Amino acid sequence: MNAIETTDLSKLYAPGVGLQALNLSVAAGEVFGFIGPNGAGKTTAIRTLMGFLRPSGGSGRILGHDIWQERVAVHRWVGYLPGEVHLGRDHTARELMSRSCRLRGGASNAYGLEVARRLELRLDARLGTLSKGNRQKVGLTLALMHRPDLLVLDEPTDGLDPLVQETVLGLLREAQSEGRTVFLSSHVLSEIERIAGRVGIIRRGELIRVEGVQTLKASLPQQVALRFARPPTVDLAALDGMSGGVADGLEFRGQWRGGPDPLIRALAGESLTSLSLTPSTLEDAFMDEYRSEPARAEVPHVA
Ligand SMILES: Nc1ncnc2c1ncn2[C@@H]1O[C@H](COP(=O)(O)OP(=O)(O)OP(=O)(O)O)[C@@H](O)[C@H]1O
Repeated sequence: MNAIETTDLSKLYAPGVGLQALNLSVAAGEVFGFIGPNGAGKTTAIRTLMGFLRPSGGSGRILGHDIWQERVAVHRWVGYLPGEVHLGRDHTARELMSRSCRLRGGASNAYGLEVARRLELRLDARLGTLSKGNRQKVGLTLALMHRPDLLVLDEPTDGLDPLVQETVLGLLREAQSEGRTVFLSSHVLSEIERIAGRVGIIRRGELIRVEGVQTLKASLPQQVALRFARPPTVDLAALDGMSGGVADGLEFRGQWRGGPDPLIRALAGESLTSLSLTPSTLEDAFMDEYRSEPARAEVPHVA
């Protein structure tokens, strides 16, 4: 059974605005990254999957439960972090954690306390006094504390400092090593690249590409930078495999597609003093997908 399965799942706020016919399967045990620019539909997709928004069409199942008809079961079994964590101002994290354990019939709080310790969360501070980053830590602790089979996290490291971001990635890696599934959205692509096995790219409400992170990266050109002692005799920009080549005095930069062998051969007779080939990052892949993205009309928000 897949952890997440959707068939033509849509949530439209207006024609062409929202989530359109999402067909997605996320296998149990995967870390799946959901990436897209502001307004692409990531939060809409996540809130629809979690049964907080009624689908306009299609269907979805999470851990075998229908996302709308059985949303109470979905909420019970999924660790969910919303994009914006809203918590009662007068409560403390410790109180919310105890309440969550009671609602689960006296479930243990031991792992929750460990997560809170690792995130350096102040358990007894009133939530209204906490910074955005610290409220995010509370949301993460509540999502992770019961070791759910599926974690659905909307921008989990948003507002966290780099050290805490590392801790969060570590916690998510551990969840995966225990066989749990992680579905997360992020703008921080370098982060998705480090933990996700596959990514889905969403643009204007449509899932336009689903790919293994390594495959996606391998399909991209590498950045090539060369320096010569004397001007090269070969026309580097014209090489088969080179694009965007720019020569600047004794330096040359461009993008190289394919294995390095033909490039090395072409340079054999030249006075090369340095060569670097840098693999593309997911950021590059993402920019590639969006480069020709036209601006999208905004529609007024409705409740
Ligand atoms: N309640 C709403 N009423 C009308 N339109 C909405 C509503 N919520 C979102 N939208 C629109 O739906 C589209 C998708 O928005 P959504 O918030 O899902 O994108 P996102 O990818 O999560 O963006 P971000 O990265 O900025 O959080 C946007 O055009 C947005 O303006």
